[in-house]
Amino acid sequence: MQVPLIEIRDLCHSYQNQEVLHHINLEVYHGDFISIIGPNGGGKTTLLKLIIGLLKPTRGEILIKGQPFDKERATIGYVPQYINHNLNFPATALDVVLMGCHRPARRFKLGHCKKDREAAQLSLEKIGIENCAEKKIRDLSGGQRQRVLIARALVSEPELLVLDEPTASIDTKGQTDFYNLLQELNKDITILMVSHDLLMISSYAKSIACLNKGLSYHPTFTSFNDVLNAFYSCSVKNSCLSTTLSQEHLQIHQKGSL
Ligand SMILES: Nc1ncnc2c1ncn2[C@@H]1O[C@H](COP(=O)(O)OP(=O)(O)OP(=O)(O)O)[C@@H](O)[C@H]1O
Repeated sequence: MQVPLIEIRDLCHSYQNQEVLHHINLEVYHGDFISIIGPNGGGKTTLLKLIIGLLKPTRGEILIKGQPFDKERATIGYVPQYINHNLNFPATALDVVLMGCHRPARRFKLGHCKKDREAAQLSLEKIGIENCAEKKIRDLSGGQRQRVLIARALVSEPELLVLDEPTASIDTKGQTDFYNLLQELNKDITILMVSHDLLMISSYAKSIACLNKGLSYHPTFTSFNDVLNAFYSCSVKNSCLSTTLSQEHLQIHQKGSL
């Protein structure tokens, strides 16, 4: 039987006695492309932070390949939610990608070795923006900057890529390119992604986890209608629907034209 890459067992999490995640169970297998959706404040970022080890659960556990978190480490690449980068910081795209190189032996040494530089260059090539390597981050478009963050996450050759609303700052065309890129990466890497874009999710993700303090998992769907039906039968449907679907999408769905 295949051991899950990540297994979340009966996980609860509270901030200052305020519970934000309630008895969460989820198994993530190699090759999965799971999209987590839910309302603002539903606990999505908190769940990702628990998975990458930035937070410790108040209750329950997270197993990595069947082992407790502190015994086993899956390499995880993390692309955080869009934040207003300090664009005055004089870093190039290559500098940013190099920040993702983890070599414990070099932890206290300044600068990066040739191997790191080659890995960073390769990571930029994989994402298709090697021509931006020497450009300052401030001179890149929103989509290119987002790709740089993915290249940074990929440079440590992760088994799991965790992304928190990665397309929030990208236009529609850029988003399609971005999701195509994720689909290509998913041939080798497991993906767990928070997104609010149901249409894109229905085209690219393989399964959906609906999170609003509690989690409802929908392992398969074949169309946008299936995605909607999953939400109609989901215990957190109301809040999910109100944040992820525009009125226009709902009208289209009700007319049955999708
Ligand atoms: N460090 C913290 N201390 C106290 N409360 C926090 C902290 N971080 C998050 N919270 C609270 O936990 C709840 C869940 O927050 P979280 O950021 O995980 O939600 P989210 O689903 O990612 O939201 P969004 O879609 O708006 O990004 C919110 O009510 C938030 O205010």
